[in-house]
Amino acid sequence: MGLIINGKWRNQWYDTDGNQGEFKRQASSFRHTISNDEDNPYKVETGRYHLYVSLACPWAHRTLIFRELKQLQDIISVSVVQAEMLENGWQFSDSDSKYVDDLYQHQYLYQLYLHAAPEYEGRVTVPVLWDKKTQTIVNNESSDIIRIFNHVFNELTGNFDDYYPQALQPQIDEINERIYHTINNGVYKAGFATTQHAYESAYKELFASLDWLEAHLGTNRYLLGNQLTEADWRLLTTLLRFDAIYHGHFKCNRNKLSEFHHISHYVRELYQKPGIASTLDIEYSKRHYYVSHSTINPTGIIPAGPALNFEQPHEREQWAIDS
Ligand SMILES: N[C@@H](CCC(=O)N[C@@H](CS)C(=O)NCC(=O)O)C(=O)O
Repeated sequence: MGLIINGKWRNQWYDTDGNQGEFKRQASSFRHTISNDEDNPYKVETGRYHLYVSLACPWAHRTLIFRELKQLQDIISVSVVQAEMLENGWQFSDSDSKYVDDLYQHQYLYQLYLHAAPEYEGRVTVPVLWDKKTQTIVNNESSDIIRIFNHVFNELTGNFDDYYPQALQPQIDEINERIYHTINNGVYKAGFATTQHAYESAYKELFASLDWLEAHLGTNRYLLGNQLTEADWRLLTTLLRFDAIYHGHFKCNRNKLSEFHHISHYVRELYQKPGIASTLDIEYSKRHYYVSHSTINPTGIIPAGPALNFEQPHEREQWAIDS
């Protein structure tokens, strides 16, 4: 884990000292879009763009889900980094062809960032949406990338499913905001806290939100009532990792997710939608968190449990009430 400073990789854990032990996530730097607008260099083309992801990362996972939902498999190619993120940050494998840089055979992801922008400074994160033509990063912010995938390639795929419909945008933005701060990033704020106070405050906010979510999903099939939106997919990637990783490793342990009846049925319903199961690799994800975060888990032992089964039947169709 580290960052690029002055064109060089520096191995450095998150600095929480200036923030009373609180973890603050760095803002993403590459925020371009893809469109056929005259002044935009990133045009809508098949085979031009490439995603770099980790299968452990809940933010990168969103982009893989949208690639499936929007049938972009032939339009956007993908490279996956190795599960372990060690002193050189995200890396590719020398021995396992599943985890190589298919475009440039870089060894480390930071080399890709320097390839895109030699002057880049900061953390080296996934996901990355890469342009093969200009050899640079179009965007490294998952919330932007899923919106690009949601509509930009519609004419090429013929898939017009819309997970960010105009009429619901204010409500989606509002619910995203709450879920991002208290759940998606909330588990990280608990896990990466370096003071008791910062940890407990993130923990309280997280479980207050999960209690709210459990009640909300008791009367709404999805976050926005009967319509499945981007807000659900953004939430799902954190929920899928909760019992196996965040409950233990990040000390988010007031309850397991499986103890929340409505939330766990909701998770199963989303997981069982076509294409979604193929985007989750829980063993790889556990290996990433438990091996990479040596300040939290110095032995690197990966817990054997818990047994998870997202394929179990769910009862979301039967009792869901229109909001
Ligand atoms: N805002 C970014 C956050 C991405 C992010 O923080 N990814 C993590 C993995 S889950 C990462 O690459 N961390 C490496 C680091 O911080 O050094 C997004 O949503 O795309």
